[in-house]
Amino acid sequence: MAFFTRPQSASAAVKIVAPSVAPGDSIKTSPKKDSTQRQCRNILIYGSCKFQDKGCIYSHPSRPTTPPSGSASQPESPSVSAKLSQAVNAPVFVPKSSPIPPTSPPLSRAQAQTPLTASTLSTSPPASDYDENDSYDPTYYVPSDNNGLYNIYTAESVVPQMQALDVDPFSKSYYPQIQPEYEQGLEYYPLQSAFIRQPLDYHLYSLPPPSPPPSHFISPTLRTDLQLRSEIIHTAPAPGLNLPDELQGYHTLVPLESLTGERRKFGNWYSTVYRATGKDGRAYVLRRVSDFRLMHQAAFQPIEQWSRIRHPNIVAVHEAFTTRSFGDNSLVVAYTYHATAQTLYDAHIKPRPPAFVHGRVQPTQPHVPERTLWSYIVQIAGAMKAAHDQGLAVRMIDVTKVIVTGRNRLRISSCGLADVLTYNPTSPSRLPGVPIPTEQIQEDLVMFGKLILALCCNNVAAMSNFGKSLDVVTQHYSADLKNVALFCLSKPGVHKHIGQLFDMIGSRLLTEMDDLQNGMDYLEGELLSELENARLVRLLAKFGFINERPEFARDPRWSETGDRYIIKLFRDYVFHQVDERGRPVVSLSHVLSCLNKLDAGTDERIMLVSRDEQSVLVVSYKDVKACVASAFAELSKG
Ligand SMILES: Nc1ncnc2c1ncn2[C@@H]1O[C@H](COP(=O)(O)OP(=O)(O)OP(=O)(O)O)[C@@H](O)[C@H]1O
Repeated sequence: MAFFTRPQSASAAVKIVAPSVAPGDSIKTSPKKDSTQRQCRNILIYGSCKFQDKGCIYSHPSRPTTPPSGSASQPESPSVSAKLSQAVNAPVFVPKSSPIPPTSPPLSRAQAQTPLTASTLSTSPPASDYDENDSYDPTYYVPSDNNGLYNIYTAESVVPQMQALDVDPFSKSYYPQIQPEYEQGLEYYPLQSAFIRQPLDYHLYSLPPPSPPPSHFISPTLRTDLQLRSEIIHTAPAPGLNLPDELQGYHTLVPLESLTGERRKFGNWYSTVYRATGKDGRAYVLRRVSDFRLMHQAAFQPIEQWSRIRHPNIVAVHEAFTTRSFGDNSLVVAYTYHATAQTLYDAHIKPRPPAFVHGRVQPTQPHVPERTLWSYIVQIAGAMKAAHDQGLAVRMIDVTKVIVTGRNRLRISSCGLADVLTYNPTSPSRLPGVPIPTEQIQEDLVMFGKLILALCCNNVAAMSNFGKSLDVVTQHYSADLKNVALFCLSKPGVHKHIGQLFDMIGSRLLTEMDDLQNGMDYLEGELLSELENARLVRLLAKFGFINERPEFARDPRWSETGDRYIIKLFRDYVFHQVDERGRPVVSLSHVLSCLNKLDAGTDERIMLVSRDEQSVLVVSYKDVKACVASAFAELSKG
């Protein structure tokens, strides 16, 4: 089989060209003929080939001078004229389940066909196997009734069948409000010509809503970002790292930072971050503090408190434990892993090699846009408020400990770790709801102020030259932003708390909310279009159910006949095409395009060719869809 272009004829009639050669005919037994001997397909379909004298390489037998006569079902000879006469008299193909009656050809012409009786059908066993040379038998489409026309379902037969099609639990139990509407609809429309809406409403194709305005939180490369994330989760550890195979159920450790070179201290300790796979198969971050000896089990109490906090701007804390698996006394705290995360330092401050843009040297790190900074401020302030309300100080508001986990999405990482490391058994234990000491609130606010300043100046040491840093802020950012930084860094006071900051940034919160909602609308739209993927999987599953069922192999009512034959040829059309050199065409876009059209049931027609190339069917996607629906309904009826 090869690619064939869609017939250009404007006629809506769908014709079947019946095989006109007797078994054993040389044409039939040599499907792979030399192209010069092979009859031009245009002759078969249209009766003529407009390229006959313009280089068409196929054979063009001379036309008969007189119109062919005699019964089309009894070809005089395997000649072209007989084939043409058959094509003229070919009945209109109407899928069994199609509710639309054929309008052509006229009855008299159809009657010229020799109608086959049911007994005739049963005496011509279909090919039990789907072999290379199996031929299409048009008689299977011709029932004993209906004057030789194809047996379309009458109104009486369609209704019960359509109702029986209702194999989906969703249609009734999940959408009780839709079902009466559907049934009511049947009363209004005359069935013989009406479009019958299938009760399986999940077949409906709905376009996603129009795109909302671009959101500050939605990456323009969302799809590739997500793919990258899922890929990164599965990266394998480099060999020779000499890491423990397993600790506390976590395995497959991969360091997330360099284990050599200059390392910053985490207080008095060195910390290392690993990605690991947990017992539940999910990825986690293990932050290990080397050479730490836990003196009091009660030091883990803040971890328990932190593990109860679920906030969109705080990396979730799972558990903490000590281990000797690294060959020392290590403290390990497990957090949720956010693939492709990077610290604020890496994203905005880390020096980069100078870049030339339009012949000019660009600053190594451009200033963070004010909109982005406000968003960061709102998010970090939200996380701080959540922690403070739970009686916990964050103590980790630092550009190296706040990570960017998505487009402008921040999360404070390493929460709880400082509490364990600096645990003091003499200090009063903190319980949820119990206010935290004022000095810790002030500490958090000052850390926050330093972080804002560092981001404004792209410099971690911005505080060391406070005056100059303030000038940079004044130069590049609004007075409101500067006031927020100053509020955080100003003299601590008993009544100074993070809630006051929200009073200062009121209108910025609204911008943030609008952006979040736009982002949600966008994601819902994306989700809706992803739902449509399931339609194609459902279609593929139906093909799998229908095609070449071994238990029906010898059943003339089922196997390779009728609607199923169309489906089989369609399957070949979608998946088994070959190019001019006979090589398989593996084109996913062809498959997707065909399946989408099939699911939508478009009027576009395609030409299906049997494997022996002796039969050609011109059908619309709508017809094939009806065939699939009826064959599947028959199957699911049991
Ligand atoms: N929860 C997390 N999910 C994914 N990656 C994380 C997570 N927490 C931290 N990381 C990543 O681990 C790496 C190391 O984190 P770390 O906090 O040690 O930063 P750092 O810049 O190396 O700081 P330090 O020098 O203090 O160790 C960073 O690239 C960070 O993005």
